[in-house]
Amino acid sequence: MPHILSTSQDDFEARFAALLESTREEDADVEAAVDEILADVRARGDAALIDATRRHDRIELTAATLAFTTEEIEAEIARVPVAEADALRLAADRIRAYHLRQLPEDANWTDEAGARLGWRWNAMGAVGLYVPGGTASYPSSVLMNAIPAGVAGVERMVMTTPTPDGKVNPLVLLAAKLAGVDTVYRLGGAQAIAALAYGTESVARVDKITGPGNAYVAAAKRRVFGRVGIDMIAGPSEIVVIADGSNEPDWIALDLLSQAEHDAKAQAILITTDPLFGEAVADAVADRLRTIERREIAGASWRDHGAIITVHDLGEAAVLADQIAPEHLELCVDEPEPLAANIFNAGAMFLGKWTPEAIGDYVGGPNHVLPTSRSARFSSGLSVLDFMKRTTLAKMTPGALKAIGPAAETLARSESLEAHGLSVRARLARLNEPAP
Ligand SMILES: NC(=O)c1ccc[n+]([C@@H]2O[C@H](COP(=O)([O-])OP(=O)(O)OC[C@H]3O[C@@H](n4cnc5c(N)ncnc54)[C@H](O)[C@@H]3O)[C@@H](O)[C@H]2O)c1
Ligand SMILES: N[C@H](CO)Cc1c[nH]c[nH+]1
Ligand SMILES: [Zn+2]
Repeated sequence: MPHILSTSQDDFEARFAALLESTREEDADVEAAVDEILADVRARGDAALIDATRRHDRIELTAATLAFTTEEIEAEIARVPVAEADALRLAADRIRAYHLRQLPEDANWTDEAGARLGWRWNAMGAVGLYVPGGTASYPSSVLMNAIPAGVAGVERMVMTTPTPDGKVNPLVLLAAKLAGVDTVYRLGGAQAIAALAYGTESVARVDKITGPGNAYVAAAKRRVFGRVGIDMIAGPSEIVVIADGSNEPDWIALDLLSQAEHDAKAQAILITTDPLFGEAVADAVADRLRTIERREIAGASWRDHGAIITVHDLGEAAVLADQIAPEHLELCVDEPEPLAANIFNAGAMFLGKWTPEAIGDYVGGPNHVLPTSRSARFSSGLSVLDFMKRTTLAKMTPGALKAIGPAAETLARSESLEAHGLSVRARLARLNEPAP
């Protein structure tokens, strides 16, 4: 049974808080395992990668087979069915078109003091793209990582994905080729993140790691942040659906299960104004859980982290959605726009009953690498900007230095930083010397 809540219950606040905690809690076992793997890769490099991959992905690698060769990639790509390649190209085109609009502009201007000011955007030198692959494979996540990196102009793009039991989905490798990835490593989990962050004999370290993954991947990214950049915490998937009673229970059930089937730690929540509709969705989920292929994973997710919350009105639903700050938010109501305008914490919104979240996972255009664990309160989905940095620019003329330099000297004195003030004073003194 999922959590069944109603805002009419006296103990609603406590039960709602417990629901939020059910996925937010940092798992001590995961943290300990990740710490051990990170330390081992740092100390032993390739040997630790090979050992961890044997343990977790059940394959025997060597330093020479950590990365796919070009011949291996081409041989796998030749096996991709035409319909899959066509669908992937359509997705890639739509994702590229969306992300091209995110390219930022440089700026420069001269202000009233005569100072020339501005900023310039630069692409990152080397990025590591994590593509999950433990219990499902994610060609779509290759595109969602690599296309924005390519649009940004990143110089070196490497990708890492686990190949459990030595198997890879050929579409993953086709997506990597289409999106311009330079190297693909057969590495997953915390060991892949460690290799990208610290570097080993065979894996060169990168400047930033992006991409989604399970709890081990998310914990490892959190740990290496600072040594390298990371995009965000993009862990086990989440969905909140706000639906009134005029929806098809089975459609909403499938939308909830579409995210529950990613991971037993995924979270799917229905918020509805109609208690009878909530019951119908619960029945529809139970029905579908009897037949869908990933029923074990989806069933565990729905049982442990799923919820149906009944509210008095859509205003109340909006407040709860903001508190949950979900990765995905579907608004299955007749007029989704005014409701959307009142919700501020969500990685991605899907407006109206004709927009299942799965469209956003594959072909909508917006990025599907999105913040989880309530981090949509302070972070956003992956974008071109995640692969760029901004450098500010300032150029003084003698006139500009005369106009604003004295204030800098005053502030330097106030901060007791004499050399700062003198560096300005020395130049101003030269400007005040009589011409020879
Ligand atoms: N938030 C997002 O944007 C987003 C997007 C796509 C997918 N996802 C999430 O990505 C995840 C994919 O998970 P997955 O497991 O299929 O693939 P994964 O690649 O994330 O994880 C597989 C790796 O986990 C490691 N691992 C598994 N059990 C371990 C253990 N006991 N100890 C140490 N390491 C262990 C192994 O190294 C394995 O290679 C799901 O949680 C899904 O919801 C999130
Ligand atoms: N829903 C996932 C993000 O949480 C992305 C994805 C990829 N493939 C299917 N779904
Ligand atoms: Zn999905």
